[in-house]
Amino acid sequence: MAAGSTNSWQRKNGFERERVPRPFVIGVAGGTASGKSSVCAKIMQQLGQDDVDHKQRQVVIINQDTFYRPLTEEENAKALKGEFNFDHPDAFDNDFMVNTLKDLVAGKEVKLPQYNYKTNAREEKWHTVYPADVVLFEGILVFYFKELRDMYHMKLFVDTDPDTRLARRVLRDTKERGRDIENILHQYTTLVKPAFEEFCLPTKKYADVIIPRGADNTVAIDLIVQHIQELLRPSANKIGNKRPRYNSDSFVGRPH
Ligand SMILES: Nc1ncnc2c1ncn2[C@@H]1O[C@H](COP(=O)(O)OP(=O)(O)O)[C@@H](O)[C@H]1O
Ligand SMILES: O=c1ccn([C@@H]2O[C@H](COP(=O)(O)O)[C@@H](O)[C@H]2O)c(=O)[nH]1
Repeated sequence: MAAGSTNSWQRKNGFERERVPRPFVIGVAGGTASGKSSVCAKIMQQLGQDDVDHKQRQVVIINQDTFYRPLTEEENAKALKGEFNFDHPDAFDNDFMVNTLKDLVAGKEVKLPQYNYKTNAREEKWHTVYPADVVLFEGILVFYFKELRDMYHMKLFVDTDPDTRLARRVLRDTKERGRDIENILHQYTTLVKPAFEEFCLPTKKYADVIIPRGADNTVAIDLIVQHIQELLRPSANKIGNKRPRYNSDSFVGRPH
């Protein structure tokens, strides 16, 4: 049998040989402060991409927070009191989010704003994200929208205990997001927690891999990194400075 082809048993059992898609898109979901960004940063670092210039990067991380829609004056006044629901699917600019991912999948560069959690708004200055071989798209509701879900080739759910997440959120939001404790706890108990239970937690069922304890789970992260490296072989065992080529012969077809 020629390399890369399938025999009748494989075809009957769903083991069609697939080409590794380019880019390989990974959705990373999980509750607030579960460690999504930290997990993505570790994956990026272990793939040796940290020191690579942005234009040459083979792995890019996109944060769903980038796609919060602009607020009206009235909504902004609520946001400042911790009374705007940033954890509801309607808080996002869905078209912008879907089109951005479609463009990245099509190998196009995209322009993205920086989100400012202190002003609850996008910054004026936008930056360019260049086409990459692996796109990590992380956020609380990245599995919620079917149109997005259908674009992922791998789905990871970062599963960290809620008490730990709240403790980390309090520390992070006071230090980095300009909030006071009263505001954080009010927002968390009235909006964040109920929305997590209604919109985020039910999407865990879509995950291919659930990562308990987030970035502390070095075993899970090592396995995921190994899998990505395997997909990107054989030009290099590890992603180095050279852009790898996908090789369909090195890809093991899967039954779904
Ligand atoms: N394993 C960990 N131990 C201690 N602090 C952590 C750990 N993982 C993440 N954090 C901290 O918790 C906060 C939230 O983590 P982050 O990765 O940004 O989560 P998410 O992207 O899910 O909101 C950050 O301040 C981060 O530094
Ligand atoms: O202006 C904003 C925008 C978002 N939030 C909160 O952020 C989290 C999502 O970010 P994580 O990094 O995943 O924690 C979400 O729970 C929103 O409540 C905000 O408070 N203000």
